[in-house]
Amino acid sequence: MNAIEIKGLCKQFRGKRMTRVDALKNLDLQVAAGEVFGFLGPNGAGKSTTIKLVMGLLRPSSGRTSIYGVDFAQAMARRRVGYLPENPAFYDYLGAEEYLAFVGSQFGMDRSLLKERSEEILKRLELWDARKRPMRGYSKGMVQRVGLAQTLVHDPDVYILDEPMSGLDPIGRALVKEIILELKQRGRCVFFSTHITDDVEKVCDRVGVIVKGSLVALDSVENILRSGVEGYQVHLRIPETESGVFAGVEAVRRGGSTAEFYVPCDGFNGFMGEVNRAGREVLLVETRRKDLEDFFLSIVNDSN
Ligand SMILES: Nc1ncnc2c1ncn2[C@@H]1O[C@H](COP(=O)(O)OP(=O)(O)OP(=O)(O)O)[C@@H](O)[C@H]1O
Repeated sequence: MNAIEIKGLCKQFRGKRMTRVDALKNLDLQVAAGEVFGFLGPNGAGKSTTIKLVMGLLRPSSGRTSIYGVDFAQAMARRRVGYLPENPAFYDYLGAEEYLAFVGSQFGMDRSLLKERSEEILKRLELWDARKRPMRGYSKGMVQRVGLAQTLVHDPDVYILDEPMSGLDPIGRALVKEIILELKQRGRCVFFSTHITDDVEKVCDRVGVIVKGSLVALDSVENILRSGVEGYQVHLRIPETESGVFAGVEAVRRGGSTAEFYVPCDGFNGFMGEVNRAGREVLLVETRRKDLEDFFLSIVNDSN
């Protein structure tokens, strides 16, 4: 059974002078348990609208969402979800510890378990020393980390995170990615939005690209990276006296007895065959590929 199932989700807003804004057009999406799904899109693509619709914070024009087969409108489904909004804002006169106690009590957690989980999470997110200080004195990154902490406290099965790395420094970003991967290992489902491809490449199993309210690409990160292979950088040891041309490919760089070749995909087998026949030593073969950023940019450009 899918952890998240979105069917035919649409949202229209009324814009200026009663114009219609199609913020989300007929989204169908399934995310499995143990899967990390990256929802990638440029500014204004419809990521936050989707997440707010899924969370029931906006009423869809049509369509529905279920969590482990239970319609999201039912409290039982919502209890299984941890949600991080795009710009989290809390009761800022509370400290992080008190706030987690409040969140845990809303989920009916046992007090001793809540205390234990809260300590573990605050330490993990490096908020322990600040736990009793009012959050109004927290930095942007600290508030973001409290946002993540409050999704973790009741140990839900599904995490819906709107730009979880936003406002964090590189250490904070790395920590969030580590936590997401741990959740995956524990069989949890994580759905998060971002416009930063690097975040997706490092942690996601699958990625969906949304542009102008439509899902325009959906694939595994592995497939995207594999399909982006453009050629190979081959390093060979060859005598300095040898011209070093194999299958018509000339060295792009030479230094002493080593030479580097750029070999396009379709010429690779022929090139390696000649290298082999000439008895030259292969020092290194590196794959040259488009990265996720190139993939994302080309999709967004095509969709525009
Ligand atoms: N309450 C609203 N009323 C009218 N239009 C809205 C409303 N909320 C969002 N929109 C429009 O819906 C579209 C999608 O917005 P959304 O906030 O979902 O984008 P996003 O992908 O989350 O962008 P960002 O990365 O900038 O946060 C935009 O054109 C936006 O202007």
